[in-house]
Formats: sequence, C-alpha cells, structure tokens
Amino acid sequence: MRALNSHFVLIDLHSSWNSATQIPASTFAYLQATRFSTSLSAAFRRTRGGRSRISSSGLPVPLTEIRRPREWPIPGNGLSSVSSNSASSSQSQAVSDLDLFLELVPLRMRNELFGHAEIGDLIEVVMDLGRQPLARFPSGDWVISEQLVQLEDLRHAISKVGEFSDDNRSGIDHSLHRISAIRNRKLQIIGLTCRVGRSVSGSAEIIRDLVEGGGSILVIGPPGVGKTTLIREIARMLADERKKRVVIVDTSNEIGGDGDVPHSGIGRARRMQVPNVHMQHNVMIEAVENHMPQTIIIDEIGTELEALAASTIAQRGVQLVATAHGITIENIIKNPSLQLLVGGIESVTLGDDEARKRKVQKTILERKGPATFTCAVEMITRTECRVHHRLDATVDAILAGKSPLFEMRSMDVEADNSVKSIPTPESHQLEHSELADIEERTQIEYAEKVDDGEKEEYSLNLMNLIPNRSLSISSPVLVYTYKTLEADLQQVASVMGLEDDIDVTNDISAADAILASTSELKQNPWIRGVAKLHQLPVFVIKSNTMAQLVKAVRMILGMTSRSKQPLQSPFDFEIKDDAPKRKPSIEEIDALEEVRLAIEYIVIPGGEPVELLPRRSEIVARQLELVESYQLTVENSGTDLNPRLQILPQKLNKITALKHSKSSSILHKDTTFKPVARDGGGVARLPLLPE
Ligand SMILES: Nc1ncnc2c1ncn2[C@@H]1O[C@H](COP(=O)(O)OP(=O)(O)OP(=O)(O)O)[C@@H](O)[C@H]1O
Repeated sequence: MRALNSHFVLIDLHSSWNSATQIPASTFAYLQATRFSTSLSAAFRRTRGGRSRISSSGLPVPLTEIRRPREWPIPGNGLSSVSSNSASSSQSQAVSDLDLFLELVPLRMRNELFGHAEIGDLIEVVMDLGRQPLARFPSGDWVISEQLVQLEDLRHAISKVGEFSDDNRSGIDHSLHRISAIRNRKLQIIGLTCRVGRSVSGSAEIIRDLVEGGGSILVIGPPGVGKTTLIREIARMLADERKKRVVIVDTSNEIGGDGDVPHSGIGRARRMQVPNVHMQHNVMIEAVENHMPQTIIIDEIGTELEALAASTIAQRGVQLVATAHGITIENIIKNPSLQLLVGGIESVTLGDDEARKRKVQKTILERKGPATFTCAVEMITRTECRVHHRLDATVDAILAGKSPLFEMRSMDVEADNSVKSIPTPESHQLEHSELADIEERTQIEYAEKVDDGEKEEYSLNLMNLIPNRSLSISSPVLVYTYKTLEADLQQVASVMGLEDDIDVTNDISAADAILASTSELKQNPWIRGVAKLHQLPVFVIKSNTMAQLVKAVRMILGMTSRSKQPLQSPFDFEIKDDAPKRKPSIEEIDALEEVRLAIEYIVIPGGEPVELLPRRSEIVARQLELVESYQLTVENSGTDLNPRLQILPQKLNKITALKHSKSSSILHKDTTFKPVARDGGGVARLPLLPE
C-alpha cells in the first residue's frame, strides 16, 4: 500500500538543460531535516507525476514561475506559497502552508508521506502511541509506516506546536493547522490528531447568494467535511469583497490560525480569541457589544449557552454565520443543547376538534419561536450541499412528519466553480405526457363526481391551472407562500369567505401552487427551480397589497382567467396590477357611483334611460368609460360647456363602441367631451332587457 523509494526530479527551468536529475528520497529527507527545510520543501514539491522543481542555481524556483500543468489537482496541491491572487479568482485555490505542518511529523514518517501521490490533499496525520501512524487523504486512510509510534515521535510533534488549551487543541504559529491531543489518565499526551488547515479561496461560491443575501446561515455537517474552511472563506468574502465589518469568534484559533496576527486566509475580518472554550458564549456577546460587527462568524456552537448567545446576537440584527456538528437539521432538532438554534421545540396538546381537523395526534411537537438562523446548509462533501432556504419552514415540516423543502447544490471545482441545483429524487420532474395524463384523468374523474354547476366550473378551472391538485374536492387548495405572505393570504381568504377553499402550507411537496412576489422571485431564483421540479404553478404578484392578493386568490381558485401575457415558465401566472395610477377624487368617485347605480338599478332592470348630473368634462370622460364597460349607449344631453350624460337602455354595437373609445381617448387628452350620437335604427337591444 505504501509508496516507497520515491525519487525527486530536479528540472532546470532556465537553462537548456532539460533532463531531469533524480535524487534519492533519503537525500531529500536530509535536506528536509536541515534548516532549509521550509524553503526547500517549497521547491521540492511533488506533483502527481512525482516531479518537483528547482532552479539550476539550486535555489528554489519562485512558485509564480512554475506553470501548473493542467492535470495538477486543484484544490489542495499543497503548494504553500501559491496565493489566491495567482489563481483565477473564480477557481478554488487551496493554500495550506504544508511545510509548517510537515515539520511536526517525525522525519522517518515525513519521507514516506512525501512518497504519496496525494500529499497535496493531505487532511490529517494521526499518531497514537504504540500504533502505526496514519495519514488521512480524501481517498481514505493510509498507513505511513509499519513502525509503531514512539514517545519520541509524539515529543517531536509536541515540541513544534504551541501550548494545548483546555479543549486539548493547539496550533502552529502563523498557520491554520490544528493539533488535537489525546491524554491518558495522568494527563500525559499519548495520541495526536494533526489536521492540515487550508484557506481555500472560492470554496464559498456554492453559497455566495446566501452569504450576500445577509441572512444568518447555519452550516452543519460531519467532522472533517470542510465547515471551518467554508466559514473562513465566508469571513474573507464578506470582509474583503463586501467590505463588511466581520468579527470571528475563534475559540480554538482554527479559523484565523495560531498566533496573535491572524492568517491572511480571513482577509480583513477581525478575530477575537477565546481564553478557554467555556467562555465562547461570553466572547460572542462581547463581540456584538464592543466591536459593532455586521457579521459574526463562529465555529462550532455546541452548548446551550452558546446557542442562547447566538440567538441574542441574531435578535440584535447581526448576520450570524456559524457551524454545528450534525448531519441533518433533524440532528439539531433532536439535540437538546442546540434546539434553540432552530427556535426551540415544545409539545402542544390539541383539542379534540383541532386534532381531528389537522388529522394529527392530540400531542404534537411544535417550534417554540423564530429560528436563530434564516437558512441552513447541510454539507455533504466539500462541493455538495443541501440548502434549506427557510430554516423555520424546514423545522416545521420535520416536526409535522413531512419531508422539508431543500435545494441540492453542487459546485464544479474542476471548471469555474459553477454551482448547479440538482433535482432531488422525491421531486423528480414529470414528463410532459405524464403531466397531460394526470390533468386529463383529474378532470374526467372530477367531472363525474360533481354536479353543482358553479363549483364544478371553477374547480375544473382550478385543475387546469394546478396540475398537482389532488382529486379530493373537499380539501382546500394548499398554497406555499414565501416570506411574509402567509397571514395576509389567510386574512384575504377569510374576508372573501373562501377560508375553506384555500389554505397555506410550509410543505412544498403538499402544495398545489406557489405564491410569491416579483421581488422575492428575483432575489430567490431557486423558487422557480423548485416550482418546476414539483410541477407547481407560480402565481406572481407585483406587491403584497390586498388588491393583488384578492386577485391572486381568485386566480388560484380558477375564478378568473389567467393573464395572456407571455410568461417566463409555462407554470407562471402573473397577477396584473390594475390599481389606478392616481387616487380618484371624491367628485370622481361620486360621479362613477352615480353611473353604477343608474345602470344597475334603473337602466338594465327597468329598461329606462337615465340622465346623469352635469359634470366637468374630464369627469364625464370617466363616466363614459364606465358606461362603455357595461356595453351601453350614451348621449350628451347637456351642452359642450356643460356636458351631462344620458344612459340609454340600448346595447352598444361594435362600430359605436370603437367610435366611443376613440372619442374617449380624445377626451383623455383634450378633456373635452364630444359624445357620439345615437346610431339611427341599427341599435341592438340588450338581451336581458324586456323587449
Ligand atoms: N474546499 C476544500 N479544498 C481543499 N481542502 C479542503 C477544503 N475544505 C476542507 N478541506 C480540508 O479538509 C480538512 C477538514 O476541513 P475542516 O477543518 O474545514 O473541516 P470541519 O468540517 O470544520 O471539521 P471539524 O468538524 O472536525 O472541525 C482540512 O484538512 C481542510 O484543509
């Protein structure tokens, strides 16, 4: 398994001497052991092909001069001096200070390690007394040497690191490496886990939108998945690119590295060290109170006190980016110390009626309050994660025993760090034919069941609009709303007397439709993606006004036709904003009300003409528009200077209507009223008027 007898190849980049000179690994090891180790190891870097480079002068070649062949692994090639600046800004670039790390590895192990093709991606070296030393690589564990770890080896490593704090962690000055100790009962160190720390520029691209969105983000994932590396890059991104005041509460000096001057990997973010782990929560609060941060970054929230401090910080309107151990949000919900991060959980006993209505048991679990974080990221690997855009909705769904809505993302580090949303298995895309089948089936089955005229018509409309609608006609249409609309929608539905017909849900998989505002859709393009995956129609309102919501409810329930405008996706329905551009005057409202009452109470039911009061010409123009919308004919029974309308119980024919609309458009401009005379004999009678 182990790679032995490695040879290192020296290549002259500057002279015409092109042949490779091989030196045995033992010579290299000697060089490594000398005071040149750091600089030389920077020059003798093994690449995947087993090559290292050095200049003909014997001095290390400046790394900027080494052109990286395409096949070199990115990230994590182990080149300590490679700066993020030298890389394309969009690509991940790992900077690991591997030299400093390797210095703590005993010499004999270091030689072996250098023989490994993945040395640049080294994650950890594990040394337990009396056991074989192990190296951890992304590809798995690797036995560094058959020779067992001696006390000497541990002593060597300990001599290279700083003091261990009470969480048994230490570091190497000016580096991001983390050294954790295992002690025996006499508190002597008998084991070490030495982790290579890296700053990886580009690693936070996968959630750039969330970071820049300003919401608080909870990052969870199993140990070693890359949480610390991710939040370190988030700190740099916010401080350097977004120019935010970022403070890192760095309990084990893992984010900003050991030493009093933080590592360049955190950019301009400031770092607060923590005297001992039990004081993390105090330092969290101190950070907010003393340093006016816009963002606070914390690695590992693990205790109730820390969770409480996090919630206090969030309440003060500071963006919080924190990590916690756990694989899924469910783990956090089940962890009594961390529950508070998701709003806290309480058990509620429902009344019999309520339990029956909700079809649940009498005692249920509910979220106690608002979640500390806006969204959560479950890291699966360094480049794959699940994004819960609304942590509160996820928690509610889990507590209700439903599957939460999340977005699966992956980042392509080999290309340009492009991030894509991956369809989740439960939300597989239906084929068009499948969809058409479902629609047809629903309509037929429903038509067979219902004979109530009006309800049938609108429910059929509804099924046309909402392909996912279930067959049950008694259950309300479930609408998934994003952000603030929930209560408003319920209120509007109840005012319209439609509370039994429409309801809101947090569970996208149970929803029949999505309601969102234009701005929300712009800020959260994932909504459309998720809607497509679930084959849900999206009803788009311009603003969160009552008028728009009324229209939305009517449209969702199929009571009005959808907009004929071309839309972005076949499932988008735009709710038009037809609110008047200006506020009508009292006089105008009065004049229009006069028209309405005349038409609805006298002209249509009684078949009699009605002469309206004389009005100003621009008001008369408004009245004329209203009369036209009833398809009725008018005459000017006043004078040019003092116009007044007479509404006739006769249907407006098309030609007259056209003339009228032209004249009314002239009226809009000229504000003079020139009504068209009644159309001789060719006036059609309204069908509803008595002959
Ligand atoms: N994007 C990345 N590219 C290259 N290496 C990475 C990347 N992310 C993490 N690593 C490496 O993986 C190892 C583990 O990373 P990190 O310490 O960030 O994980 P973690 O999830 O915070 O672990 P823990 O929960 O144990 O603290 C480190 O050696 C780190 O350098």
